[in-house]
Amino acid sequence: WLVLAVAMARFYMEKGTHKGLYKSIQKTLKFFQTFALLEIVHCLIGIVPTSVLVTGVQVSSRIFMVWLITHSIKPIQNEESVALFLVSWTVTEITRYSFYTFSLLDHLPYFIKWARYNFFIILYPVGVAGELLTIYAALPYVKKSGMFSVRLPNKYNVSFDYYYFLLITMASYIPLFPQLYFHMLRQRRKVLYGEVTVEKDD
Ligand SMILES: CCCCCCCCCCCCC[C@@H](O)CC(=O)SCCNC(=O)CCNC(=O)[C@H](O)C(C)(C)COP(=O)(O)OP(=O)(O)OC[C@H]1O[C@@H](n2cnc3c(N)ncnc32)[C@H](O)[C@@H]1OP(=O)(O)O
Repeated sequence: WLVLAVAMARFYMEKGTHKGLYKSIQKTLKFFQTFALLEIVHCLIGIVPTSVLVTGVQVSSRIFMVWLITHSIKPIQNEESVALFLVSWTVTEITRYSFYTFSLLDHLPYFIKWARYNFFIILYPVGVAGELLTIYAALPYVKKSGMFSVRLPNKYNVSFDYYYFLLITMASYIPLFPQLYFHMLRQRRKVLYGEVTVEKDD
C-alpha cells in the first residue's frame, strides 16, 4: 500500500490531474487488494482474532469494486469518485498495517495507534461515498451494454440482471456500512480508552 501511495502521489505531482490515475496504478492495486482475501482465511483459521463477518464484508466489497466495477467498466475509471476511494483505502491500509507491524514488534507509537482508531471516522464515509458514486456512475454503461447479465430464454432457464444486482448492492450499504462503522467505534473505545463492550459476533 505504501508503493501504491507513492505511485499515486508521483502521478498527481507529474500530471496534476486524477485522470489516468487508475490506469497507472491498477496492477499494483489489483495485486494487493486481491491478496487481501488472505485476511479472510487468517480469520477463518484463527491466526488473527478478528471477526470473519466484518473482515468478509470489508474485503469482498473491495474485491467487488476493483474487479467487477472499476476493472470491468473502463469508461468510469477516470471518475473523481475512483480517486476518492483509492486515496481513502490507501491511507487506511498504510495506517492499519503499520499498527499491526509495530504491535508485533511491541513498540507501538501512540500516534499510529491514535491514527488507526481515528482516521476511519472520516475515511470510512469518504471511501464508501467514493464506492457508491462509482457504482452509480457505472449504472448507465451496465444498462446499455447488458454486461454480466443472462437473458431468457436460455437452456438453463435462469436470468440475471447485473444492473439490478448493482442497485441491490448499493442498497445493501445502508444496513451493512453502519455495522462496520459502529464496530470500529467500539474498537476505538476499547483500544484507546479501555472500555469493554459486548459485541454480537459471527
Ligand atoms: C459481492 C458484493 C459485496 C458487496 C457488499 C456491499 C456492502 C458493503 C458495505 C460497506 C463496505 C465498506 C467498504 C470499505 O471498502 C470502505 C473502506 O474501507 S473506506 C476506508 C476506511 N476504512 C477503514 O477504516 C476500515 C476499517 N476496518 C478495519 O480496520 C478492519 O478492516 C476490520 C476488518 C474492520 C477489523 O478491525 P478490528 O479492529 O476489528 O480488528 P483487527 O483485525 O484490526 O485487530 C484484531 C487483532 O488482531 C491483530 N491483527 C489482525 N490482523 C493482523 C495482522 N495482519 N498482523 C498482525 N496482527 C493482526 C490486531 O493487532 C489486533 O490485536 P490485539 O487485539 O492484540 O490488538
